[in-house]
Amino acid sequence: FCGRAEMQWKYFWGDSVHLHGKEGLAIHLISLRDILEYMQIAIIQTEAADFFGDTNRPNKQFFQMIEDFRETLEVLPLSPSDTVEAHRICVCVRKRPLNHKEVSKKEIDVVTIPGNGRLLVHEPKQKVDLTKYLDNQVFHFDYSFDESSTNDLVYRFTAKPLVQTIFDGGMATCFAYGQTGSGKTHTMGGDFSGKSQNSAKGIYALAAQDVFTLLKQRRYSSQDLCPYVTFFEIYNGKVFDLLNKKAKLRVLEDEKQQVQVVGLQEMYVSCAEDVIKMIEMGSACRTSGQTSANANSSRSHAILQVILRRRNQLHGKFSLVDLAGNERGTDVSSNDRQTLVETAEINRSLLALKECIRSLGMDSHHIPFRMSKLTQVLRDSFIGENSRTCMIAMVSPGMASCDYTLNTLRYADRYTQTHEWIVSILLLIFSGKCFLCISILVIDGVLLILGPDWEVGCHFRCIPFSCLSQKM
Ligand SMILES: Nc1ncnc2c1ncn2[C@@H]1O[C@H](COP(=O)(O)OP(=O)(O)OP(=O)(O)O)[C@@H](O)[C@H]1O
Repeated sequence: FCGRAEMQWKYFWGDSVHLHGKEGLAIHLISLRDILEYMQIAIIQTEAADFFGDTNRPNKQFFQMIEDFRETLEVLPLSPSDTVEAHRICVCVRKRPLNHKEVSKKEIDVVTIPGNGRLLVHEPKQKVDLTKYLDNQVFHFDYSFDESSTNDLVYRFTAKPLVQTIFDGGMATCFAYGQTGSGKTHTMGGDFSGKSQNSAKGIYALAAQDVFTLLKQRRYSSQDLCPYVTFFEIYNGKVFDLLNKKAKLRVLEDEKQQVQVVGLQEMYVSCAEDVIKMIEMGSACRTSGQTSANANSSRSHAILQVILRRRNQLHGKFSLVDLAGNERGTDVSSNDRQTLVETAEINRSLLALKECIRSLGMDSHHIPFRMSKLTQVLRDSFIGENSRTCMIAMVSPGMASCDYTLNTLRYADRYTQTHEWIVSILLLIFSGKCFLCISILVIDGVLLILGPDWEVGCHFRCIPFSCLSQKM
């Protein structure tokens, strides 16, 4: 029996496990319990080797520290039966699962969603004495979606509550924000099965379905409301119509200060399937139109609008925006002029968007929508009593994306504050022959130091010191 067991053992595990009995006499000393014990060790070793490849891999320690930390957390995942609260500005975060590439690279998942709107980033750090430690940073949002959340669940808590707004004569906007590959298009446009996208499963289509469900209700069917769809993208400050062979469009303000996208095709739609066809048509155009540009869509903002008109007058508008990858805005290392222009444009538009949403949240009379083409075309969304906005921040869970993830969370974190407070201290420091003016601002828990750029001299630079939100 033992002899056969050893043969099988070798068949399965080869020579990697050493049994201290030899063939022949010694083999009789191995009991069944010994064999099971060896098998258990071998399985654990094989699993560990599978995961880490090299047992000396430096991230192994971080992996263990994160696992230990997770053990201490109480997890309350969001469920479809949870109540949806009404927010004028709703900010959520969604974590995608590690993808095949990350798994094959043995990346560590550094993001945890314990539920209740919380998200934790376990940032791996090292002290000067080379001791490894985790900087566990907590962020709070209206809702946080973990890697197992479906598009349906995300939609239920984010865009679905906004559909009613356009029937009440208001403007609704839903943004997907995040780094390239974090799941913006997956969430808005639909999940991918292989290379093809299932457009019926994205927030665009789910919102369109709900619009048609409401249109059929008796209270709205008598109101003579007609639904239309537009789909366009903004690339490098220029607007292109995705439903009209990427025709270049001009954005103008009329005498009533209404922003018009001149020549934008507004397609009449009679059912949700019509909208899905438009989404497919526009998405194909968006991708094929940028064959030479890498990462396709991540360089442009795509905007799908579902418009309700009554007797040709605008009644309500739902804008669903798949923003450009935000890491483009921080990539200033390139020497290529084209990339630098793109970077500057993305930076400008994301900053403008932040300012407009902030102003909306503060009920400010001044909305700086002219700061970028993106905010200009979305002007309607930021004005009026009946405007509602939802921002979904997408994050990649891998350790390699940790900095980008923190950037995304800090950007989105500022919207979640209901009481914005600014403390500004101006210090005049006499240094050599010049005066330096340094302003310290605390905006939504983020400490900013504004001062003259030491090298450039005339420009002011904004230094985000650290995210103190959880500490303040
Ligand atoms: N929640 C998720 N569950 C499963 N797979 C996901 C999820 N989110 C994203 N993915 C997958 O990750 C890949 C990248 O996602 P996606 O294209 O949506 O990223 P993106 O943020 O839109 O990138 P880009 O800015 O380049 O357009 C896709 O293959 C997608 O299917």
